Amino acid sequence: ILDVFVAAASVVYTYFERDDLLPFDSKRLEEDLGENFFGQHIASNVILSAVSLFMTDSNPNKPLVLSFHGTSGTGKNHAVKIIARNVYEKGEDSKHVHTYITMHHFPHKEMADLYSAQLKQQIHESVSRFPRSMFIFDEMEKMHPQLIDAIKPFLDYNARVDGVSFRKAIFIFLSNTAGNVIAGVTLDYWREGLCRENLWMNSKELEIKISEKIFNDENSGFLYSSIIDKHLVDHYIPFLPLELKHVRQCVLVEMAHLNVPQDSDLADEVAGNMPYFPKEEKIFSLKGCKSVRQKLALHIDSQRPKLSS
Ligand SMILES: Nc1ncnc2c1ncn2[C@@H]1O[C@H](COP(=O)(O)OP(=O)(O)OP(=O)(O)O)[C@@H](O)[C@H]1O
Repeated sequence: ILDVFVAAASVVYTYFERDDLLPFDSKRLEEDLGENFFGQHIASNVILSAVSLFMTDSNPNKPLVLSFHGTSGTGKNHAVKIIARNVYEKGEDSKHVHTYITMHHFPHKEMADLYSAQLKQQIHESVSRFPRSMFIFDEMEKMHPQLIDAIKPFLDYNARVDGVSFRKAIFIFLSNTAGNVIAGVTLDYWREGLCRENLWMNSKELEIKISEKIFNDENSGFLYSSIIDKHLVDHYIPFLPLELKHVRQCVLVEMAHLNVPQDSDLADEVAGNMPYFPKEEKIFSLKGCKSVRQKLALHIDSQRPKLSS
């Protein structure tokens, strides 16, 4: 009877373990990144290999921990969506994807004790129910160090807390920390006439500059947290500032979303009307691809014949 019970429990466990998980296909992730993620060759490569290695390892020795860095609108949340839709059937709407936005979920510094306790409990419960859970922390730079430290035990090698193993979970941190450093290096590269696609983590000491900024930025919660000293983040991933040609690609995608025919001239116009920096050369989009949909909708609306009052 015990054997039957154990077998039944294992079937039920396997069912819940699989529930909502897609069979992982690195080719599909590669195509998705190639078709929908613009101007981010470094992030694309690191995400593809890190997620593929992790998802195909039946016994990882630690959870996957990624930290995305870049200025606003460069695609950090967008990349999370792409990862989620390649892991779960319901993508980011899966009940196993848990997103925390610092200023929304943890707005009061003085309540850090309570938030830490709740967060630990939520992570513990979610992973004990479903080991392949995903946790996204947005606005990481604003997160109280005490909260960052609360997550730490879950990120460690062979992490096991109260009998639950966290080795199959995915943690992704999003922040603007080092965004300006990344933009500066990309601009230097452009000014030297070098091809953007040849910029890699080891070019121009990009990786060193990013880590120095993350480790020393007084405004970053990371500075005061021991996640860094313990090397628990697997990859710090730079998101480069986007150029006009990438914004143009975003406009074309939004045309499809809004069900309007693809119009190359309109794409040029909308992309060209976004603000760019630096002031003299105007190379990189100040807001990345953020608010492209709204700008496009405005353009379309302004072309419609107006009702006379
Ligand atoms: N590299 C990109 N490739 C394709 N689309 C992009 C890219 N970057 C941004 N977008 C589009 O712009 C929208 C806004 O970008 P997203 O929210 O991912 O930026 P973010 O880097 O997370 O910004 P923030 O730091 O302000 O949160 C996305 O939903 C997506 O439609």
